[in-house]
Amino acid sequence: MSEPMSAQEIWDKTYQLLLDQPLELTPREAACLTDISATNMFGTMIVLTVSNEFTRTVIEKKLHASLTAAFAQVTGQTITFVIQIDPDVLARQSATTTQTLPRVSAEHTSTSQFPVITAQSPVVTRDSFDFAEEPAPVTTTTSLPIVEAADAKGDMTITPTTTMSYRDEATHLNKNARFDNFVPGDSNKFAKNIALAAAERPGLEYNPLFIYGASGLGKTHLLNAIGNHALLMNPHLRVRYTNSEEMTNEFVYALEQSRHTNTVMNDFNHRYRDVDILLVDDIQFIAGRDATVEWFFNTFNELYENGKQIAIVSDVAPKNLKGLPDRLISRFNQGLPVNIDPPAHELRVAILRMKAKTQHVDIPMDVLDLIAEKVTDNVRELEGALTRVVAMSSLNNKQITKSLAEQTLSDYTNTTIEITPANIITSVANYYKLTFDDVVGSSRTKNVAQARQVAMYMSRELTSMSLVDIGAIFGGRDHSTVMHACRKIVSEMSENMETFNAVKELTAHLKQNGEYAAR
Ligand SMILES: Nc1ncnc2c1ncn2[C@@H]1O[C@H](COP(=O)(O)OP(=O)(O)OP(=O)(O)O)[C@@H](O)[C@H]1O
Repeated sequence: MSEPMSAQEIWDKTYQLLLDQPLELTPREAACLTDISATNMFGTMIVLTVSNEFTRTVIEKKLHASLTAAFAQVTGQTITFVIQIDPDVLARQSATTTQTLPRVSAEHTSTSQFPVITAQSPVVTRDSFDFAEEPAPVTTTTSLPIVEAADAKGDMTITPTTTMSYRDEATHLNKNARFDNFVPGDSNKFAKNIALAAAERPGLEYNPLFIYGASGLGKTHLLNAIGNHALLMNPHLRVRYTNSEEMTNEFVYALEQSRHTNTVMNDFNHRYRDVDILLVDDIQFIAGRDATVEWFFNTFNELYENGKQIAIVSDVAPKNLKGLPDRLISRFNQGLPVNIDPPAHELRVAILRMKAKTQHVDIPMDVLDLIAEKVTDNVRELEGALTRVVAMSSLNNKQITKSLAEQTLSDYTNTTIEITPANIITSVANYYKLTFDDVVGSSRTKNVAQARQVAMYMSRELTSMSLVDIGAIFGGRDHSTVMHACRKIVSEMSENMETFNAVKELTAHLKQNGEYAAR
């Protein structure tokens, strides 16, 4: 009998097959193929190891079907694959980070058993921020080499005057995303009420609860509010918030470790299965990650059968989720799918009024009306527009008036152009006369660091990506680095005309043309 092929042998053959196929890849994407190695095989599942997040995204988004077919051709069976970022690369990043951060004290570092990238990236040190009172970032006890922690976007109002939220160490909840600071209106009232009922009576009538809707409408906020409220009612409950990215990373890591010991996989299962409430954000992103889907299906069933509450968020209704098996979709439909629609004008004004109050700024009604007219579809962008107006007033030491707001938001157009982080990075590179690689790279030159922070801030403002995902795109940086970059740029926009103009001009070009062209 012939020896079964090793993971690397399978990959080598698959790689050769792929080279012979007409793949629709840009040269940069095609180069990613050389960054893949196969490090392990578990039955019919192969572990692919890559050195960065970009390669992983290319595999998932562009190569999934071709890879699956090529694996089948090479092995004669259906092979599923999981992708991990090389733990050595992450450990090296972690070491560099720690060395350059003498001020990060022991209490800020993770107690995790994993090699975690702590606190800051090598590029931005705490000293470079003028937030003397800034709270120490909380790191998690369950972190991974791949992501330290995902942010809960529900309360990420990026302003210098509000307290940026950090995830709770034990539950990963964003403590600041609550029902009492979620402004209800016709478009979200039903979802809010059902979420509140699920928080008050977990595991009963609304299980699973499935919340869906477009980007920036408050889904993550509600998901976190469920956990926070349930804990308020019963502090003994075991609650866990996660998102697809984090869950997948933890799963892949646990799987890798199971070569040496079962402890990591047991701990991982324990974290997700021994809970009373499991909150999963952005479930659409596990599509195509077959092994993770299988694991999640089993976890879902176990929790459901034991009467535990599950709440799930997605950008589309269960029936429109692509790349997930019907048996999982029918489970999602067992409970109650609820939709959040874009807010009407009155709700947008009410949200703006609440956000202005939180920032202790007085904004006349006609200005709130104007902002609400300019930004119609996304509450995150609504917050961004408000930030811009407040920054303009502070920069020029002028009162906030309708004409000041008009001037500030003159370039603000609702656009159908999809803005991606790649567009943002290319545009920022063009604006600052740098290269794409400079912006995502590790140079600490002042100009490069400034461009990188602007690009991170804009990725946060103009895309629906979480801090973790943005950090991953910017060379595998930690989520707290992204958060600090966002805070710094928001603060600078109120003090420095150059930064204000850079953000304004870049945003206008991206919204109108999808990119800022090189001059
Ligand atoms: N009704 C609301 N009241 C107060 N704040 C809101 C409301 N809706 C959204 N927000 C705020 O808007 C921002 C974006 O919301 P959130 O991140 O929850 O959106 P999302 O639907 O999860 O977006 P995505 O799909 O892009 O992840 C957050 O700061 C959130 O607190």
